[in-house]
Amino acid sequence: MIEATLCFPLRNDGGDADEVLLIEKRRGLGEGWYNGPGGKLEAGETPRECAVRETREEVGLEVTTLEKAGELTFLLDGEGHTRCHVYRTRSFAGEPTASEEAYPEWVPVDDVPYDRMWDDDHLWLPGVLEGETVAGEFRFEGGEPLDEADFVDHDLEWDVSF
Ligand SMILES: Nc1[nH]c(=O)nc2c1ncn2[C@H]1C[C@H](O)[C@@H](COP(=O)(O)OP(=O)(O)OP(=O)(O)O)O1
Repeated sequence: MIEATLCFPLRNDGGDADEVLLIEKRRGLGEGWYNGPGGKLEAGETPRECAVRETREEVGLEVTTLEKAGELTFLLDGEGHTRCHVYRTRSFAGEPTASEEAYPEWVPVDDVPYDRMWDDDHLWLPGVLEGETVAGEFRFEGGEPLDEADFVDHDLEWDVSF
C-alpha cells in the first residue's frame, strides 16, 4: 500500500475566522483539484518528515509542530491502495509560493471548494479543520488510476487517539 501524507496549515484571518492553505495540484494524482500539500513517503522517511518535506517542496512553507488529525485508507476494488496520514498545523514560517507541483491559496475554512476536491474530502475535512481527529476507510471502484475511479462508500470514526 502506498503511504502518503496531507498537511493543512491554518491561520487566523485577523477577525474570528480561520483560513486554510490549500493547493491546486498541477500534476500527479488529483491533478487540477484542490487539496492540502502532501505526497508519498520516500524510503526511510516518517509520515511527519514527509509532510514537512512535501509542504516545503510544493509551496515553500516551513511547517514545524504538526498535529496528527487523521488516518485515511483508500481502497481500490477491494484492495488497500493508499494510506494517508493527515496533519494540521498553526506553526510555520515563510510565505506560500507556487511551484511546478502546486498553486497555493489561503481559503476561509467555511468556503473550502469541496466541489473541486476528491469526492471523499467533504466527509472528513470539515471536522479536521474544526480540530477533530478521524480514522476513515473510503472505497473506490473502477480500476486505476484512483482519481478516475468511482467513490462508492466509506466508514468513519471520530475522536480517535493517535
Ligand atoms: N481519496 C483521496 N482524498 C484526498 O483528499 N487525497 C488523496 C486521496 N487519494 C490520494 N490522495 C492524496 C494523498 C497524497 O497527498 C497524494 C498523492 O499524490 P501523488 O501520487 O501525486 O503524490 P506525490 O505528490 O508524492 O507525487 P510525486 O511527487 O509525483 O511522487 O494524493
